[in-house]
Amino acid sequence: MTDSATVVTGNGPRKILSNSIDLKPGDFSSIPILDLSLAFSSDPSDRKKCAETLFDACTRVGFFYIKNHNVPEHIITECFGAGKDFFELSLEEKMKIYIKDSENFKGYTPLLGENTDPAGRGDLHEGFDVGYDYASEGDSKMEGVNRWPEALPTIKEPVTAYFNEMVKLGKKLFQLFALSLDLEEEYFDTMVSGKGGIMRLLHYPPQTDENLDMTQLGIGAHSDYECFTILAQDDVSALQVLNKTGEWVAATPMKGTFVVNVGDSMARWTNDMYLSTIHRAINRTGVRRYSVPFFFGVDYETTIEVLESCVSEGRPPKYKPINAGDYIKQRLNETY
Ligand SMILES: N=C(N)NCCCC[C@H](N)C(=O)O
Ligand SMILES: O=C(O)CCC(=O)C(=O)O
Ligand SMILES: [Fe+2]
Repeated sequence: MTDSATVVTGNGPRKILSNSIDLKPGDFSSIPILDLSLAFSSDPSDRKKCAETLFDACTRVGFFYIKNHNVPEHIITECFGAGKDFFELSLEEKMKIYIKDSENFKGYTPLLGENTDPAGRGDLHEGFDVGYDYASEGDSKMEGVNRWPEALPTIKEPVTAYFNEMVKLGKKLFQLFALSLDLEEEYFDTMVSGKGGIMRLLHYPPQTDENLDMTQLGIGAHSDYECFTILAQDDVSALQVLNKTGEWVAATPMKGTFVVNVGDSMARWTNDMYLSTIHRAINRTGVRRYSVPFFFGVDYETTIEVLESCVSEGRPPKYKPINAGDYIKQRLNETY
């Protein structure tokens, strides 16, 4: 490997990040913690420092916790409350908004309704998918109205409040990602209105019933599709992350944090310098587990293309430019 070189662009000299000598993909046995108070600092050198920690986390692990994220606790609590209420509805009620009856992947996924299991058994979770609140059906991509359960109108408000908080936080994280990639902090701003976000309420029943196969997964090993995921989990442990030696490292719940992970769209932007790391969830605790991932990406009309700072002689571009909405939709079509 060579030392960091520079290339001159319209914005002045830039590092070619892909010549960095510090890349250690998959070399981790624990998940780092990022203190976001530095990212909210008015001092640019604090923000840069935070971005450097993010660079290490993204190139080595692909997963990190964030603390001091400024999301009010009651918004998180009320969203989990909405999830519990929703999953207590009868199957018949929930199936009225079956996700497969939606053009744009909004609504309810029953137990075993999603499939990442190579053996084809389906995943042992149920979910409820909500996106940006479009007023009407959009085009053939991911745009479309949300589908709320008629029998439980009370969940719309807390779920929407949570969605909006995630958009705020996600935009902040995008700025940190930009800084970490040696781009202007605002590089992604015009591409992230919040419309490219999907949140899911998830419920993993415990896998201790005697009629349940204990090798069954709550969610099979997979990588995420969007730019990054912000995950809120309750205090029940289930999430595991795969390192380069093939060990599953537990992402144990930690109070006051979210777990953030790089998704395949960000891997494409960064020419695989940022790792979209394989993960899975298994709930063998004996109690129900609830989690709320928020998949955040650029707006669906955006072209995702390899960033120039992530290309070098030793790392030619691995991906062709693609339309974000087409890409996400294609990946989701393969999942269901
Ligand atoms: N059933 C499984 N495991 N599906 C694959 C993971 C889901 C990825 C997620 N919906 C995303 O959009 O990234
Ligand atoms: O529930 C979790 O801990 C992880 C969920 C997840 O990986 C996903 O929905 O993509
Ligand atoms: Fe995931």
